[in-house]
Amino acid sequence: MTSVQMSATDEMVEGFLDHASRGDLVRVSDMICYSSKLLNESGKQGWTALMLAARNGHFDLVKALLSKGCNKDLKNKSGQTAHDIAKFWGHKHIADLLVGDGKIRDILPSTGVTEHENYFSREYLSRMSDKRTDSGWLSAKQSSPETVFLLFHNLDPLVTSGPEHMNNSQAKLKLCRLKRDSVGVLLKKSDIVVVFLGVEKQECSSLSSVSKEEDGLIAWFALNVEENPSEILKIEDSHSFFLQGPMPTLLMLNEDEGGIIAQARSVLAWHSRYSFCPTCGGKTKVAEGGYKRTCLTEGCKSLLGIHSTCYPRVDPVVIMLVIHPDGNQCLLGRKKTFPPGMFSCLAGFIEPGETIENAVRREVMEESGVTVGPVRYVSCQPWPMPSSLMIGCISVAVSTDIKVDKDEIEEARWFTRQQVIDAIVKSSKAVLTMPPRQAIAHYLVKHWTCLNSNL
Ligand SMILES: NC(=O)c1ccc[n+]([C@@H]2O[C@H](COP(=O)([O-])OP(=O)(O)OC[C@H]3O[C@@H](n4cnc5c(N)ncnc54)[C@H](O)[C@@H]3O)[C@@H](O)[C@H]2O)c1
Ligand SMILES: [Mg+2]
Ligand SMILES: [Mg+2]
Ligand SMILES: [Mg+2]
Ligand SMILES: [Zn+2]
Repeated sequence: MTSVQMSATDEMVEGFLDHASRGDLVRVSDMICYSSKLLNESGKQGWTALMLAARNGHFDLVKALLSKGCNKDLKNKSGQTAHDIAKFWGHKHIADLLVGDGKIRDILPSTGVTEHENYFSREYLSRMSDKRTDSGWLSAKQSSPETVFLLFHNLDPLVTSGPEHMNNSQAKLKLCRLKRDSVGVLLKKSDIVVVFLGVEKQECSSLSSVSKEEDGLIAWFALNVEENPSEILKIEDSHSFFLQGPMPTLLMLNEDEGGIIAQARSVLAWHSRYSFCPTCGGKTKVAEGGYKRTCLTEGCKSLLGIHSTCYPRVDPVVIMLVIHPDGNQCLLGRKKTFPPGMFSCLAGFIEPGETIENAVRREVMEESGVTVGPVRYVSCQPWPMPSSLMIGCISVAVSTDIKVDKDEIEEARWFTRQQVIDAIVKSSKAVLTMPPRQAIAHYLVKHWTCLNSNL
């Protein structure tokens, strides 16, 4: 490393530790997203971000650093851990957190990969799957004035751009949280599928609404209609409309709502595609809060034991960043449908009877002609178009000649680390564009640029 690069790294670490010392959760989280290595970096006297947050009583920051997988057992040059520091400075709640947390994590051997929250991944609601079979509870919740209903028209969610909804949010759009009065007409229709999404987690329920509910739980449901329902519904918000998409419009919501959409759209899409029993072609009825379709034909094989066609499907997809054997280039491709200049990671559906690693090797060979050796899991992302789980991997090529499958890929190329960094930071020197930050492809590339040049 040159002295110029060295001082740039030192400067980044120093800035990071300074934000941690001041308890700036937003800046610290942003920097970890860019480089997870910062988590365990130390500055003067061996103080890490966790130690500085513990010293200054920043409880939320300590919690966030632990959840990102930082090492709480590191010692500074005086031999103190973050726990010792919190205790010494009288931050008992932080000291307790540092003792209590980590026990489970410590059992797992470190893989060097920490859990990363991608767009569409956030669990804003608690799914409460045990309530799906409690029809009395579900119907009481559907009648409750506190319950939230999300409405979709042909899988496009009803959103609002009204200024009154935009407080404290950077997102330009927000899901319309309808109440029973607005959707009552639809709930009476026998052909409408209503999916129970879950209940608001206790910390996101406002206290005023908790007191109005007997069990304190605010339930959320989603429904999809094929005819445009605007005429028959009582929707007072003049800024509301069905967000046509799904891509790239679904990426315009905030992270909480991205997670809700991932669940709601996938289950509703399953209902709209599986109207009849896949086993015998017979009629089905919706059960378990929208999480099951039971065949109505007597003697159908799907009624014997547990039959996978009765439950919402998820398609696993591998998406991989392939690293050149020189460690300093990565392989990206473009489909014909991509905007001009955009390249992304290669991806493909896992086939029956295939491991994640073998699917990575097969798809890369099929699409680019490159042979892949070792494969490592990095992160995953629900992708509700209609219901995939993107399994993000990083892998190393053992051959470098490219021969693209012209049916799927228009072009595949090796790009240098500098070229992809220029693309990520949208530099004027960039020779390609990358998918937006909400796509796991973007995260995989960012993740690689923070790793050592040799995997
Ligand atoms: N989040 C991201 O960053 C990101 C990036 C790239 C791709 N994706 C998604 O990954 C998915 C798969 O990528 P791909 O299209 O390159 O896959 P792919 O390379 O396997 O090729 C797709 C083809 O595979 C066949 N196929 C096999 N199983 C299928 C299934 N279960 N559903 C649909 N088609 C199936 C179809 O013929 C289809 O045309 C796409 O849905 C795409 O939207 C997401
Ligand atoms: Mg593909
Ligand atoms: Mg393919
Ligand atoms: Mg394929
Ligand atoms: Zn059947």
